Amino acid sequence: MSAAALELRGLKKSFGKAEIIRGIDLSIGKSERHAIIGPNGAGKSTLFNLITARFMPTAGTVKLHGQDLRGLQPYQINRMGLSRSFQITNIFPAMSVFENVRCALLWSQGYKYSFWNLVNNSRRLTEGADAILDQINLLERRNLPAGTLSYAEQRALEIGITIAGGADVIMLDEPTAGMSHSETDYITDLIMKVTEGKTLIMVEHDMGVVFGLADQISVLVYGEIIATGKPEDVRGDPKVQEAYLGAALEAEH
Ligand SMILES: Nc1ncnc2c1ncn2[C@@H]1O[C@H](COP(=O)(O)OP(=O)(O)OP(=O)(O)O)[C@@H](O)[C@H]1O
Repeated sequence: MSAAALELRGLKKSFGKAEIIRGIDLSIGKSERHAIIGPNGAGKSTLFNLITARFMPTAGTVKLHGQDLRGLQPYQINRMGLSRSFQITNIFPAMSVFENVRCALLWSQGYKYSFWNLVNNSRRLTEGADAILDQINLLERRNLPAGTLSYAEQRALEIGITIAGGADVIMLDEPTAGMSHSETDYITDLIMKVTEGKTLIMVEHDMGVVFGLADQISVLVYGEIIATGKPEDVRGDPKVQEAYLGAALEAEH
């Protein structure tokens, strides 16, 4: 049997005396779209930071394609095929849209920013960046400073930056936060398109997005996963209704 894309075993994280992640076991299959939902402060971002080695676990293991990530740096994990976005828009606003993506491509290949001039004319990089811009519907905006894009377009660019290195495990932290309904629909379609055939792990508060995109959902409450399963099973789970979903679905109306 082939290894899961991502496997967490006995994962814990404490800050001082506060135990924030309290023993998580989770397998995420290849090409699965997996949403992590739960109330504010449940530990979702902390879990993302543990998976990507921004935080050291207090206990437990994280495996990517069967390989233990212990002791690796975030950039090493990135080059093993895991790429994440952040809650806050994370682009270079003064650089052009195209340069933002090209920069991400360069970085993923291990070049330093100061080497730009050497590879300035690289057709391969230009074509690669344009192919990503095409995927995220920003080809027509390629020469504009990224900071002049609309908020939704900036988040789309950020998704482009996240996928630029060709990672097969994509982690998105609240990709539709702060968006209108139409922007949310736009970004949801985009995520669906760019994660085709890849593993997606997403933290998201918008239940429309979660139920529209996810093959599997895990519900995190006070640092523990209280349910994992198909959307219809999670939706009907009384434990989940009580701890989170009842309130979250009500908030949408
Ligand atoms: N570096 C840190 N040091 C101390 N406590 C932290 C740190 N990072 C997070 N916490 C605490 O861990 C808890 C979980 O925070 P986290 O941001 O992971 O929750 P979340 O589920 O992502 O919340 P939200 O949905 O609001 O983004 C919070 O009580 C937070 O204060």
